[in-house]
Amino acid sequence: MGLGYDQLSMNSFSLQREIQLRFLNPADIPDVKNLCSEWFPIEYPDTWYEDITSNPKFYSLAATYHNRIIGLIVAEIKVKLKLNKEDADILASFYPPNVQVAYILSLGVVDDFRRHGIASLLLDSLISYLTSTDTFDCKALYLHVLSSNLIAIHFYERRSFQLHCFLPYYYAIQGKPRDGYSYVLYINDGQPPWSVFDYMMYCGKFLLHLQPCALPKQIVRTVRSWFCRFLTSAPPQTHSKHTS
Ligand SMILES: CC(=O)SCCNC(=O)CCNC(=O)[C@H](O)C(C)(C)COP(=O)(O)OP(=O)(O)OC[C@H]1O[C@@H](n2cnc3c(N)ncnc32)[C@H](O)[C@@H]1OP(=O)(O)O
Repeated sequence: MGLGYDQLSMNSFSLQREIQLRFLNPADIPDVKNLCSEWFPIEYPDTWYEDITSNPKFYSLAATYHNRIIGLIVAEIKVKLKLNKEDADILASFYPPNVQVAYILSLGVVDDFRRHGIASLLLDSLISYLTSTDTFDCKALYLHVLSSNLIAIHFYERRSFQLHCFLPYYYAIQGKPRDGYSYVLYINDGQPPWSVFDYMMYCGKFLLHLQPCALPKQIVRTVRSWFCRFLTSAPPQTHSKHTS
């Protein structure tokens, strides 16, 4: 990009103080196109660029340095009902179909600016937005990544995302099938699908709550209290005295 950043020899802290965050707008399309073709092996149609820079359903945030875009994150919030088949089991099955999830479509930082916390800054802004009171109904943040993109995988794992599933032949890169992974971060008390272990734990807690050992004692106590109540509420009996 020829930003001359390498000559500035700033540390990450000083650099981050010069970074500004702002939302993308349609005037950014040419820059965003260039950056995406630099970062990703996938070609996006023009409508995609128009959508992410103008449709309010996307959270499209840019990090700028001296007014040039040096990083961006694009995410979309959707309802569980609209999840693709391969992502449908991201949340526990007890969530209703209208519960929300967020999907990271892309995250990238210009080469010279990498490893200075710029992607973390962008991701933190997205997470702060998703955990604000307005979006408390959003229970998970997920993404797809090429299985060969070890740097991105390391980045997300370091930020507590967990592997959700392996996606064989998920991408077609220059006509060749390539594997992917999906990763997820549960937010706002979101829960993954329950495992057998979770169900066992739940049953255990339920039984503990019932206190089965105390059951016979409880039954005796209840019967005794009913019996006492019955005796005290019974009408007084009239006794006739017989004198001989
Ligand atoms: C859903 C998707 O968008 S998946 C695609 C992700 N994007 C891309 O692959 C585009 C090309 N790559 C990039 O733009 C960047 O390398 C990103 C977005 C993955 C990371 O951006 P950066 O600004 O460098 O990240 P940031 O500085 O916040 O965090 C650095 C972390 O990334 C990881 N990382 C960055 N570079 C490397 C590297 N060379 N080797 C290993 N880990 C690395 C580490 O976890 C590192 O954390 P650490 O320094 O504490 O060990």
